[in-house]
Amino acid sequence: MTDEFDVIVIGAGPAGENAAARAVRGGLTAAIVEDRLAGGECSYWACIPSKALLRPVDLMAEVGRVPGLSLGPIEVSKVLARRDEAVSHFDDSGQVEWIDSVPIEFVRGRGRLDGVKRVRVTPRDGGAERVLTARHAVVLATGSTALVPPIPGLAEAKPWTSHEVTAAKAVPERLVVLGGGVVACEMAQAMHGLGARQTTVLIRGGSLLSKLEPFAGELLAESFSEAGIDVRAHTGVARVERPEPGGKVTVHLAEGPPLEADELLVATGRVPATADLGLGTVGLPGGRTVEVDDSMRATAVEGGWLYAVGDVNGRALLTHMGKYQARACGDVIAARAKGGDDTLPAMRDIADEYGAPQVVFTDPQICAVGRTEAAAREAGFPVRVVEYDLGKVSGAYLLGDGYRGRAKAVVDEERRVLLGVTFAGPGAAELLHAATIAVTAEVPLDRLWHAVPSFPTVSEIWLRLLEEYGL
Ligand SMILES: Cc1cc2nc3c(=O)[nH]c(=O)nc-3n(C[C@H](O)[C@H](O)[C@H](O)COP(=O)(O)OP(=O)(O)OC[C@H]3O[C@@H](n4cnc5c(N)ncnc54)[C@H](O)[C@@H]3O)c2cc1C
Ligand SMILES: NC(=O)c1ccc[n+]([C@@H]2O[C@H](COP(=O)([O-])OP(=O)(O)OC[C@H]3O[C@@H](n4cnc5c(N)ncnc54)[C@H](O)[C@@H]3O)[C@@H](O)[C@H]2O)c1
Repeated sequence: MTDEFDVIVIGAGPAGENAAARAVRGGLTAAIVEDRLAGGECSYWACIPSKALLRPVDLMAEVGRVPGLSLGPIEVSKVLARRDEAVSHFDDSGQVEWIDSVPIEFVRGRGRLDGVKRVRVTPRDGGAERVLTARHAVVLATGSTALVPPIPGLAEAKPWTSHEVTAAKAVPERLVVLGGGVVACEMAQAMHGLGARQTTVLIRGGSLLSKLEPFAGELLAESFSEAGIDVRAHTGVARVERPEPGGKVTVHLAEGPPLEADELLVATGRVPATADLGLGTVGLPGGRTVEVDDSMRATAVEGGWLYAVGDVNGRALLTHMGKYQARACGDVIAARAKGGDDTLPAMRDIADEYGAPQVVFTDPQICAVGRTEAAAREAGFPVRVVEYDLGKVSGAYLLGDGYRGRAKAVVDEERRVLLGVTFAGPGAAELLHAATIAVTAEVPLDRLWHAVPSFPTVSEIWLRLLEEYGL
């Protein structure tokens, strides 16, 4: 078995798999090193299980808005069983089969850089180490791990992170969630909808989803409040106590009485998985994101042989963006290896600069692409903003009684193109790609006017936004 490949990828998550596959498509040989399960965080402990847990909760909310329909209580054991199916019962043989079929050499074990173009692989089972060498490139695609802030007693309490909550075997009666970002919001709603009797979300700032347009967090907070989820803003945690492993946990707040819960979920962001990656052997600091240029090449490493895609480069912590970066990366590596044209537009990450599209799968769904108003103003664009009540669009009204939602478009007044769009509302996720096209392709508003939305769809929001703008 040869231990030399054109390209070696460390990490077989969605980004790593795509980078390797594109390099092979470009005529190179590739090996991919994976410590745990091929498919990565996304397939087993993130996107897939979280959405499997949210789907019945979302459906219940949808059905509840249409008079004449009713659903019985959710059978949680069946939901968890379906989630288990969705994560293939933590068996990655299907993914490995696909990797073999590309063909990419699959190497199970922990990969660490071992100097220029060398990767040392340590198998988990204590088997012999293997040193792989790359003729052209090494791609880091090791993703990220949950950040547990240094709150006294927190780490010792062994709280849930995204790993444990997405793999939950049962729903805790009383759940405290620390953080107000995407993981916190999605998982608080999933657990509450699946039967948590008391769900409390502690946010240190003033709002949920604070990186998005303010109305998105406000609408979500209203929905949480109606569902009985207790959101506490400006709430700091002083210390955490859990005398018995897995037993009751007491969360002492900076102010006010402590909270007692059966489980504590920490959802306070991510750290890049670079701490134990041998970065020091190539002169890079460990534990930080790997800075890359728009062809995904590490900027601080000489020789241009090291690349980083997905969460590990910190550009956009989203599966679709990691895969997009990986396609560019695999293609550009193949072009550079073969002396081909490495400047084609598809070989560059341009989308991250516009602002990555993202859907938060809560009820209401929150979808955004491009810049928020605040970000656009800060970047110095001549901004004009238009907003519209999504519930007033006929298509939305027909989806269910009491439909509540909102849309906001951020316009570059000089060029008359969209800089960003945000929708919040049930079923809004499918509206997002139209916005992504409009923002990324910089479709002039006067041309967008001629993209006539069908009646009665929620997409008529486009017509309303453009009318608000003055067209
Ligand atoms: C709860 C949750 C829900 C999410 N939902 C969504 C969603 O709905 N949509 C979306 O777009 N994004 C979602 N995300 C974000 C998404 O999961 C990540 O952006 C995505 O997984 C990043 O892909 P990646 O390939 O960069 O890394 P990962 O998926 O983390 O894969 C990295 C792989 O590298 C392996 N690895 C790490 N270090 C080594 C090493 N030294 N040697 C060998 N292997 C190694 C790991 O075992 C892992 O398999 C969610 C995240 C969380 C936490
Ligand atoms: N549907 C999706 O696309 C989806 C779902 C889940 C996660 N993700 C991705 O995963 C990434 C990570 O999600 P996340 O929710 O962990 O991070 P996040 O950055 O979205 O949110 C982190 C939250 O924790 C808070 N926080 C940070 N440190 C804290 C501290 N010490 N004490 C209290 N609060 C603190 C922040 O204020 C913020 O509210 C996101 O950036 C997102 O891109 C995407």
